[in-house]
Amino acid sequence: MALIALGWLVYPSFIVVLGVIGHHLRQNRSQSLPPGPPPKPLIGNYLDVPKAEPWKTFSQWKKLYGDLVYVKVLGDKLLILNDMESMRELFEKRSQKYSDRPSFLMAKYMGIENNLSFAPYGPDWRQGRKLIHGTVNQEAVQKYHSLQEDVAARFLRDLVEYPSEVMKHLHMATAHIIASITYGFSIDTPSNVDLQYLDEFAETERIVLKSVVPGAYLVDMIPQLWYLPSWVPFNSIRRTAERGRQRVSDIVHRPIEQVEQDMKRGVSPASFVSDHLREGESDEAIRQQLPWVAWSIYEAGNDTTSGTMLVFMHAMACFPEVQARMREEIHRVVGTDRLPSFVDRERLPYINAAIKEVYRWNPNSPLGAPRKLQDADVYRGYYIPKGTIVMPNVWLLSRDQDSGIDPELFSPERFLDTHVTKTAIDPYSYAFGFGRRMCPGRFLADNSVFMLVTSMVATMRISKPKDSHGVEKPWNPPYIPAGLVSFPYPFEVDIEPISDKAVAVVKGRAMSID
Ligand code: HEM
Repeated sequence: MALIALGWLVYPSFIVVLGVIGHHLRQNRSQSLPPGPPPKPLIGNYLDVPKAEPWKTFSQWKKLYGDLVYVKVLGDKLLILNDMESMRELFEKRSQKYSDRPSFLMAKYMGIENNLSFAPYGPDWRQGRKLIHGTVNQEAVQKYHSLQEDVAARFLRDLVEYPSEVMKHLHMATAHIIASITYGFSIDTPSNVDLQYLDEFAETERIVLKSVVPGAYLVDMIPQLWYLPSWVPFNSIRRTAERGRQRVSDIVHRPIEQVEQDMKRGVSPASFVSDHLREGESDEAIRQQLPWVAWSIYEAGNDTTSGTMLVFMHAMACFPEVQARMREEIHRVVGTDRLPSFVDRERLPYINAAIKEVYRWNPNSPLGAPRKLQDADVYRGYYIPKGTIVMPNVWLLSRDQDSGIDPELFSPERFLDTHVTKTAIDPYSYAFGFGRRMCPGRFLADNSVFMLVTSMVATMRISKPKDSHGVEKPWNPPYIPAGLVSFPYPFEVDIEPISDKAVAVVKGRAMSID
């Protein structure tokens, strides 16, 4: 079996190599490709790119090869961008060419390319972005302030009551914000149906994330496998694809049907979906796309927000002195008689710097989200072939040492010109991506993060877990090591209210919503 598998691996790669040689001969171009580690026959740089934390290796390559590094991994051509200038130039100034996404056969078959995050650059994507923009642009997100404040208050109450279930509470809090905005799912008393959707979304998310990782499915590297008859032993490609397709279609369409039913019964609150359905959207194309765009919002918005909060809690437990400074500022500005609210934000410079530091310390997408070059290009004298997958090494930007403060430390001071001569690169310029495909949900996300962070620091102490003798346990939460996103897996962490007064404030505020 191994030999057969190897044969399948070698044969198409051989064709790819011949094709690449022929293509190169035909191009007769004068510019060379950007530098990079020398490729090996057939497998190219496959062995040079580590499976875990490839962004760290790419960063070391900067010293060897410079800001643009070109590698070939089996059939794929990859360009890694190691400086902000190239990211701006290619993704922003040349966005016409650099706004497509790589395509994966399995993801395409499962319908995942209908999701805006993975959609090819074109009219459908443009229409979807327009729909999302109307709901989460900088102005529009203000109408979710009270929802976010209420969710934060309930989150704190749940923490007071069941602190050991912090991971579950966090997941519910971020899911509720996004599910409520998208589908109008109830925040006050989520029904079993709503909860079931949340579980199914999470399960589908795993299918999605696997399907857009190069090499996760062999058929993406060797498309010929798709045509293997299904009776061939161990060939489950089509079955896997069909199962995924049904699952995705189900979770995309069922919540919409639910909203339609609720609307008929007159019990559907305002939401992205119900607003569009209510408007009696006449454009058939938009009606068709609505379920997919709604799913895109949920899918792109939930784990990223909760993942950012996991990074925050990890940092708080490791750097209690920063946590104390944050709390001091909140108590000085807001007082201790109420929870923080959005109106306080502009008077909280240290908190705002700490939120930037959360985005920087361990960025959610260390390699951004990859783009596919639509037409061959020349940049800095180098030739970049059509179809090259271009990845911004955001992680490297996050390690900048301009402020003079060690990048491994969690130190909001690096963003405050009252503390350093030169401030660090602002993470809002890279953590949410670039150009036309920049995260449309960034204002909503940032508001959720602000509200959850500030409420937690104001009332809860976050610390490393302790054993029954009160001694800290060895603790180093592992992060998702590769793929589109990287944040900690759910971990154990100690959460306790800072005082009886904080408990009373939390309970009082939560009761006022119930
Ligand atoms: C802290 C939380 C979040 C982070 C760190 C984050 C980060 C990102 C990044 C890095 C990208 C790729 C941009 C690029 O290709 O240059 C992206 C895309 C996207 N994000 Fe977010 N995001 C967050 C929250 C949200 C939320 C709450 C929403 C909901 C509206 C959302 C919706 C999207 C969508 C739909 C895309 C795909 C855009 C496209 O391909 O055109 N994100 N996000």
